[in-house]
Amino acid sequence: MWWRVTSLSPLVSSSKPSLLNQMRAAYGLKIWQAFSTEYLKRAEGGLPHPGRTPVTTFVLGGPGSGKGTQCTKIVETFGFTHLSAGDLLRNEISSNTENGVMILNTIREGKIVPSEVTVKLILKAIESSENDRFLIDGFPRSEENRMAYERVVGTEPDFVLFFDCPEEEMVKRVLNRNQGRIDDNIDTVKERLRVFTALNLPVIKYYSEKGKLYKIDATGTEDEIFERVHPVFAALRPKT
Ligand SMILES: Nc1ncnc2c1ncn2[C@@H]1O[C@H](COP(=O)(O)OP(=O)(O)O)[C@@H](O)[C@H]1O
Ligand SMILES: O=c1ccn([C@@H]2O[C@H](COP(=O)(O)OP(=O)(O)O)[C@@H](O)[C@H]2O)c(=O)[nH]1
Ligand SMILES: [Mg+2]
Repeated sequence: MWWRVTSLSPLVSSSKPSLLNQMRAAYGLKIWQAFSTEYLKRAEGGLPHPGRTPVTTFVLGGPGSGKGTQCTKIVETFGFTHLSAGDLLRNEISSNTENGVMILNTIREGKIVPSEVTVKLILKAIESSENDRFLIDGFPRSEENRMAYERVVGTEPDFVLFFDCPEEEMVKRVLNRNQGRIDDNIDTVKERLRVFTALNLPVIKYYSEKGKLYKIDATGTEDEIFERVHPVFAALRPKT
């Protein structure tokens, strides 16, 4: 298998430059306001100025693999802030923002919203938080998403969780989710699984090859899965 469970040691150190402090210094206080395609280009190559680094974790896995459920548990135990890319996008729909209709149609079809829109929402959420530990749930969903984020932020996530779940189980969970989501129907789920395999697995492979991936067996009860997740976060430096 090209993915593997990495050792815990890479998690302990953290004296890299702060991505947000770098961005504030270079572009002003509200990064997300200045965000545009032009901004994406300008930021390429990373930004100067040292500072304190937030811990960022990408939480990946197919639809219904249990990303959101496990993020809630990580938040309770380890004090992270949970940023669900899907929730941020759904908030845009319910707030009737200029991109709301486009986002609704994209989610309904099981496709991926343009990177610029999603990265902007994630950065805005990071900016408005006092926390320095973030779980970015359900993003990046494609190599294009990943590169857009890394171009803007100038650094990679500290590590990446991948909830590995059989398709049959994911379909069952999604169809039982019962949250009134427009994309929790069999046709959209099939497309989301196709998109996951075609576009998200390459991202998972990328981080695996970088030694940043923690592959978690996402079968069993929620508590059993959390027992597998726990040691990854327990190895982090204490929260400041
Ligand atoms: N280990 C589990 N066993 C059975 N159902 C689960 C488990 N973990 C989560 N679920 C349920 O499956 C559905 C999808 O979980 P969720 O956390 O929303 O997944 P994701 O964010 O990856 O789509 C939810 O209804 C959730 O309550
Ligand atoms: O970075 C993201 C995250 C989500 N989505 C869209 O939002 C939907 C729901 O995402 P979410 O992460 O909420 O679904 P989950 O995997 O948790 O079921 C996806 O199918 C995509 O259409 C997207 O385009 N980009
Ligand atoms: Mg989710």
